[in-house]
Amino acid sequence: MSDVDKLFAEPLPKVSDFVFDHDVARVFPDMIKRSIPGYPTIVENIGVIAAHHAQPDTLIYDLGCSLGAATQSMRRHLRQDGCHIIAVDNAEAMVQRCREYLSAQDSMVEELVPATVVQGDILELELQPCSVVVLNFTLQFIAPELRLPVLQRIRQALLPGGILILSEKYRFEDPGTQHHLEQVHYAFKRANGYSDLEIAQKRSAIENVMLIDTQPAHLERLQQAGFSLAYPWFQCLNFGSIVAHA
Ligand SMILES: Nc1ncnc2c1ncn2[C@@H]1O[C@H](C[S@+](CC[C@H]([NH3+])C(=O)[O-])CC(=O)[O-])[C@@H](O)[C@H]1O
Ligand SMILES: O=C(O)C(=O)Cc1ccccc1
Repeated sequence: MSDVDKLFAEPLPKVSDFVFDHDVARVFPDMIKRSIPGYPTIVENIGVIAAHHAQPDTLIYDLGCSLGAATQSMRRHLRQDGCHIIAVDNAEAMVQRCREYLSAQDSMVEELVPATVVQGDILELELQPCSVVVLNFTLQFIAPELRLPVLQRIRQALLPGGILILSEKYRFEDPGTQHHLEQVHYAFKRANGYSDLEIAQKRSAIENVMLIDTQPAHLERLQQAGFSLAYPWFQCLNFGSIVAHA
């Protein structure tokens, strides 16, 4: 169902800004696993953390779901009655394939929590009351000035006891830390079979569309948005994940 990522393998006359189109959707599982250190651990534990905090008869949102990896993980772990997952992405190519992946999961496992895939922009989406929200590497694609309003809307929609799971690529204020973790991230990519050319071209493609924050900036913004508690639960190199409580 998915292919090996060779999107940046040949020299490109001009590297365009990264978009979530059909070419990306086709290679996405391979691309994300070979690009984000700790991704499989994060995805699996999103299921564990969501299952720990989900409340019976409530909604759960997976915002910027791509192919629904976090949704599938939550469906493997959730045992509460009456939960319903709404997985949202604005990229048509992702939404189409996400529906296929979730149908395949339905045909293999009985009595999974229902999941609905919606094509929509999380900047415009009206969030209903919910107990868990997942932003797994999605906020980094939202314009920086719109990040606080998005978090405020999520905070407003969360029920008492509700949580947000926020995973992001981090930047580091300290130049030495930034340099070393970035270089080791490239070494991780090389170890996963990407060439220096692929690494360089992918870097150009994402530099204008993925503006990353420091972990302290995320924790500060979550507090500003009204979350009562926020703590990192995982970090691997320059990628990490935070749980924030309503
Ligand atoms: N405004 C927006 N509204 C809706 N979706 C958006 C928006 N902006 C970007 N997206 C979507 O956010 C996703 C980010 S990928 C998430 C991985 C997934 N969570 C995973 O658990 O595998 C992360 C990555 O590629 O690094 C893409 O599918 C975009 O279309
Ligand atoms: O590839 C990278 O360097 C990243 O930062 C992660 C990523 C993964 C998939 C799409 C865009 C960015």
